[in-house]
Amino acid sequence: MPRTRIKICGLTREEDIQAVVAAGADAIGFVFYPKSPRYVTPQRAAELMRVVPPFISTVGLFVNASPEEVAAAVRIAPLSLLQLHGDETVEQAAAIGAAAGRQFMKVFRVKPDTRPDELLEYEQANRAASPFFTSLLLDTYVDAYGGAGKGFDWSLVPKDLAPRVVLSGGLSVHNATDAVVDVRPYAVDISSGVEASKGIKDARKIADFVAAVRAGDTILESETHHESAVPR
Ligand SMILES: O=C(O)c1ccccc1NCC(=O)[C@H](O)[C@H](O)COP(=O)(O)O
Repeated sequence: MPRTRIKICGLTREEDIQAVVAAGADAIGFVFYPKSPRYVTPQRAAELMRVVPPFISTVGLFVNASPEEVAAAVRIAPLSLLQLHGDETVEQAAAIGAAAGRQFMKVFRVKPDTRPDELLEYEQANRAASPFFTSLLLDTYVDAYGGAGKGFDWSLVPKDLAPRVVLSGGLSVHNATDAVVDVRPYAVDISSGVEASKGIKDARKIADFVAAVRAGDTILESETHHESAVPR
C-alpha cells in the first residue's frame, strides 16, 4: 500500500527546508502571492531551492496570476509543479499550465454547502481541459485564500476521488492520523499547523506531523493485511 505523500507549504528559510527534508516529507511549497505573510519572490525561491536535494518536489503556489507571470517565475525558480490557489477558471488554469510547461494542482476551496458531486465534476472538468492538470487540492474556503489553519468536513470528499486528492486545511499533529485513515487521500498538505509564527516553521512540529501521517499509514496497512487474511 503506497504511503501518503506529504507537502509542507509556505517555506521561507533554508533551515526550515532542511527540517522538512530531514523529516522525510515529499514536497516543499513556495508562496508567490504578494499579500501572503509567507511570500517569497521567484529569486528568493531559486536561492532556497539550492538546498533541496533530488527527488523532493518544489511547488509554486500562485493566486490569480497570469500565464505570463507564472511562466516568468518558473524561468527564475525551476519549480517541479504549480499550485493554483485562486479563482482561476478551468480554462485559465489550463493556459497557465501550458505557458509554464508544468503540471498543476488546482485548488478547490470547500464551503459548508459544497456537494461531493461538485468536487468530482470540478476534477473531471480540469482533467478534460488540460494534460497539465494533475490533481485537486482541497482546502477550506476563507476570504483571504489560504494558509489559515481552518478545516472542512472531510466526509464531503467522495471515496472514489480521495485516492487522487491532496487534502489540506487545518491539518496538524492532532488530526493528521485521522485524516489519513478517514479520508485516505493521495497526499496531505500543511502550512500553519507546523509554524512557530507566520512564515517561520518549527522543526519539531514538522517531524511530529510527518510521524502522525505515518501512523495513519501504518493503521491503513494493518487494515489491508487484516482484510486480505480473512478467508472469503
Ligand atoms: O500560505 C499562505 O499565506 C497562502 C496564501 C494564499 C493562498 C494560499 C496560501 N496557503 C495555502 C497553503 O499553505 C496550503 O496549501 C494549505 O492551504 C494549508 O494551509 P493550512 O490550513 O495553514 O495548513
